[in-house]
Amino acid sequence: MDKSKMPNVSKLKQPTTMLPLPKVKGISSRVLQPLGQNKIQEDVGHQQPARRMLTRRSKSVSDLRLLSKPVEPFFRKPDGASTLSKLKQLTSASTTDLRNKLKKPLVKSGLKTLTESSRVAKQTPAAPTTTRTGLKRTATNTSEENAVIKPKVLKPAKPAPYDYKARFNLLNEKHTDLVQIHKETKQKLGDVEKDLERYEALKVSYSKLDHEHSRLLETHINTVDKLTKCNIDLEQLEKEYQKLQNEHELLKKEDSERRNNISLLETENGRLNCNLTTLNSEHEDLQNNYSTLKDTHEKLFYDYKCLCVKSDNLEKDLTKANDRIDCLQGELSDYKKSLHFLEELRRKTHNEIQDLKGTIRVFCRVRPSQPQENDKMLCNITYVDENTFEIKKSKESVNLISGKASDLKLEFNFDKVFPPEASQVEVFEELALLAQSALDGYHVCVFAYGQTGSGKTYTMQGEAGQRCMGIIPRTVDLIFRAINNLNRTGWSYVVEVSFLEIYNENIKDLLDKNNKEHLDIRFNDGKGTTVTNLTIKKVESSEEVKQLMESANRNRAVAATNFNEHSSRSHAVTKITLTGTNEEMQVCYAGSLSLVDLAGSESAKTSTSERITETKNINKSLSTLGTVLSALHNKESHIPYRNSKLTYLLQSSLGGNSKTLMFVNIAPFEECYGESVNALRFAAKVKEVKITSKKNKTYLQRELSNL
Ligand SMILES: Nc1ncnc2c1ncn2[C@@H]1O[C@H](COP(=O)(O)OP(=O)(O)OP(=O)(O)O)[C@@H](O)[C@H]1O
Repeated sequence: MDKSKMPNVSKLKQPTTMLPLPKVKGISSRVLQPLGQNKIQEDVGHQQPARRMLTRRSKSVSDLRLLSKPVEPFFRKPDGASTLSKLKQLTSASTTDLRNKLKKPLVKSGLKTLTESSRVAKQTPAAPTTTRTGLKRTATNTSEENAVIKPKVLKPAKPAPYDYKARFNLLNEKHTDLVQIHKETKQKLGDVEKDLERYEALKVSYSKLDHEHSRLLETHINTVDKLTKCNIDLEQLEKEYQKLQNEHELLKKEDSERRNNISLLETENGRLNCNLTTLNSEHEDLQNNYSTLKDTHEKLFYDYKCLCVKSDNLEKDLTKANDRIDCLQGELSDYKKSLHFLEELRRKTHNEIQDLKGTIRVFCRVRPSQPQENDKMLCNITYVDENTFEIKKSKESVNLISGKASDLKLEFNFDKVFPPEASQVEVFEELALLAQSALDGYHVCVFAYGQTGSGKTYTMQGEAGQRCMGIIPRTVDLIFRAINNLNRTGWSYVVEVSFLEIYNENIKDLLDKNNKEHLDIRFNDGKGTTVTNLTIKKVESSEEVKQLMESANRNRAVAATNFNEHSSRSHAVTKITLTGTNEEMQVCYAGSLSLVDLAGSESAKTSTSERITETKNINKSLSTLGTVLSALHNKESHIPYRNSKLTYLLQSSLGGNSKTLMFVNIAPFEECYGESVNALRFAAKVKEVKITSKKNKTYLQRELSNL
């Protein structure tokens, strides 16, 4: 028999008490689990994804087919194999021993027994064994096994051939040994026979088990088929499961959205509950209000009905009242006409009074001595009445100069004489009437004449503080107050101002800081006197004019190296132009106020050589002023206005339709006596001038027939 074709028992799988199911790839553990095969589940590899297992399903089925092959019986385990080999060893050993012993001369009786027993022993192990595969084998065909069992025999010393006794004894001993061996072998043979019986019995059991195994295998194949079907079902189930899982995911999402919506709705519900509570309380309030309002409504409805009755009555009254209003409006219109007539009459009367007072009026103002001037000697001035005053040198002064007492007393009569204690307010009261004339369309010219330090600037501009405010700011205030009143009776006025100075016969614009432009005087019969390039500002309030005045004073100061000296040597002219229009009456008045702070009127002999040119120019302009006024008084054909810038500038304010007021300012000191007398004499001359003035009135469209 070919040994290589024999199955290697040791390589066969170790059978267990229960046949394990083979590892089947591709079968889901979930399918196998119900079959109670936990071990299979582990072997299949639970970490493999189910999908991967399913793809290998066909391969698994072929694995299952392998199960149909016969499996080695369970008793072919190492224990069984060793038992068999032991049996073989025993039989072969005993056989070998017997053969060895039989090679020697033995007792014939014993030899026969040995031959039988060896034959029995030979037959028993040599009996061919059949495996499931049909391979036959014997236990005697291996020399290795004989070598293992061979016993060690001590060879005794060989007796001499003639020594029969010794040889007999030796044979006897051998016989005894062989008998012993025979006994042992017999006993062992008995054991072997028992083993053989057991073996036969096991063989029967094996064939039964084999049969059972085939039956189980069939069952197993059927089970695998079922399993395959189950697998297909499982695939479908898994697909469905996947589908359901997707649906479950969707439902989960929907559920979470629904939960979110629920929480939002709960929040909203909470808010709405709050709102509801608020609304409920508001509703209650509103209901209360409603009932209150209902009551009020009922009352008001009742009142309304009463009022309707009253309204009917009132409507009747209203119709009557409207008729009455129409009548009154007619009367009002008549009254307005009368008012305008009266206004005109007032203006006419006012200006006739002014004219009666003189178109050129002269006021004399004597300034008080200042505390720092206490050491100066004062003239003896007597204020006879409000128009007259007398001036003479003091006795002490006369005595000092000539050593004789002098009775020279000079009396001057003016339109008004203001003593040192006269306030700015008192002085302005007289002037206020002239300012009204300017609003009525007359040209008014006010100038202050007198030597340096006599109080001209104080009279014209004044000093800081309400009490010390001079003529110019007070006139401005008065004009704007009057304009506000006139606005109510339909008059609207445009007020414009300009500031200039004449120094050394040069004109300077005091509102032009840089004074770049060349200024020149022009006379036009229609427009009167104008100055080219002069800044003329339209103003809306007295504050605006005062600000411009301050700016002009600053510009005057900046240009001069010594402001006080400069201001004494220049003429400062402030001109306010007033244009009033009454649309209703279709009348326009154009008047102006020229307020002039003249330069000091010192004579040339009191001036230093440096000042001679200045003084000449000043005196020339002042004497021209006198000449012009005299020519106007004498109604001469030629009035020399153009002989000086001052008279040329004041041409329209002096002649024709103007009202002129001259302040002659006097310093009360003895040292100023001569200059004071000169100034007073000049003023007295001016006082004599009589000029007929006419107002600048124009009719816008039609001449008022009733005036
Ligand atoms: N009526 C007055 N009451 C009180 N102080 C006066 C009065 N008049 C003038 N003064 C004071 O006299 C001083 C000289 O007056 P002011 O400067 O007005 O003279 P002026 O004639 O303008 O001189 P100038 O020609 O140099 O400008 C000033 O200090 C002023 O405060």
